Amino acid sequence: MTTYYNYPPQALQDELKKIAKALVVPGKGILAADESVNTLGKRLQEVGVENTEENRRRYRQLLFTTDPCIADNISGVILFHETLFQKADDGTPFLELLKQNGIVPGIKVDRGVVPLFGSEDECTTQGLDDLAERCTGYKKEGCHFTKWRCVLKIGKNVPSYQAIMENANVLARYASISQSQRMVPIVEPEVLPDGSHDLDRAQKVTESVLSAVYKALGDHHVFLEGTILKSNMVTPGMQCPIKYSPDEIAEATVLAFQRTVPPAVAGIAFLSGGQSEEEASVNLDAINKYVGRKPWPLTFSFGRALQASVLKTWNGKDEYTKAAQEELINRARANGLAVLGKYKAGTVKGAAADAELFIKNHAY
Ligand SMILES: O=P(O)(O)OC[C@H]1O[C@](O)(COP(=O)(O)O)[C@@H](O)[C@@H]1O
Repeated sequence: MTTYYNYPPQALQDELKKIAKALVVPGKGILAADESVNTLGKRLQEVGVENTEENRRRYRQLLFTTDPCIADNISGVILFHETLFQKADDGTPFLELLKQNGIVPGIKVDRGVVPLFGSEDECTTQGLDDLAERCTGYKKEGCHFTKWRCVLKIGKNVPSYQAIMENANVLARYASISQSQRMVPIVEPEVLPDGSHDLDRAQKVTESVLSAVYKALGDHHVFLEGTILKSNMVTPGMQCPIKYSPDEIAEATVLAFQRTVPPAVAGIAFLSGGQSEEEASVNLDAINKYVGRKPWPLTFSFGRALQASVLKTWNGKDEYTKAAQEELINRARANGLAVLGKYKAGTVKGAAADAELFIKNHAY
């Protein structure tokens, strides 16, 4: 084993650190609006809207034309490829709208989940082949960070060594390529909440997955100060009969990170993983209130838990756009407070604040 390698040039280190820092600034988090065509289609279908390119554009327009005060709590937005080139009704590119509000645009660069042959229904994520070229193009367009999602399942025999190793390695290779193109990688190894396992099992799996991820990132000499981890909170399986308090979830989550995530990592931004909007805010708040060593900013990068009330209120109807945008502002504010450990449960209402957002086997 050789121990000789090169750190990125100082200018690149500085650039990556600056981008990462802006994303995890206190009181702010990331809006994950990078649902792929199928995933967004499912969400639109739930509110009776057809999954056409125009309806996806109309919906994203609603998000990105929300009052500039949204930037008080949103630091960055993760986009999907199609969205990057779309424009508002008046011709302003979406990217321009975000920039005008001081919101950092980022882009999902993985090409989705595929099965791992020979495993018990486990998967890996593809998209490495032309990644460097795609990142060069995205950076030119004005994106400054990327995101790549891997999925791990909890079951009697899983996650397997094969799945843990493969996903850790592909995340490391992705992160390295992203940094080579001056883009901060958001490394997302999502441990799915499907199953009846308890909190203890979820914590152990999350620890095993994260320790493999950081071993791989180290092996690939990824510059950790220029990375963000997008993690699941440590929660019991959705079918677990035992109920745990937000404090118990916070303790399990922070302990798992203390044991596996190097302090050099710029920040941790949680996915919502099927929690309701209110649950996700309350748990994020408890995590930030938890008394213990937390050397990283702990923020949000929610998809469903920032958009459920927005979608329900909008319903595809232009006359409800303003009301739906108010929902986004309110939920972002709730999460902004949770990042500071100042959210009071139940104080922010929403059309779907308590709605169950869990989607079984949310691999794709
Ligand atoms: O559309 P895809 O590729 O299935 O992505 C699923 C979603 O999962 C996330 O990684 C996390 O979303 P949630 O907060 O809804 O769990 C989003 O960024 C992404 O949109």
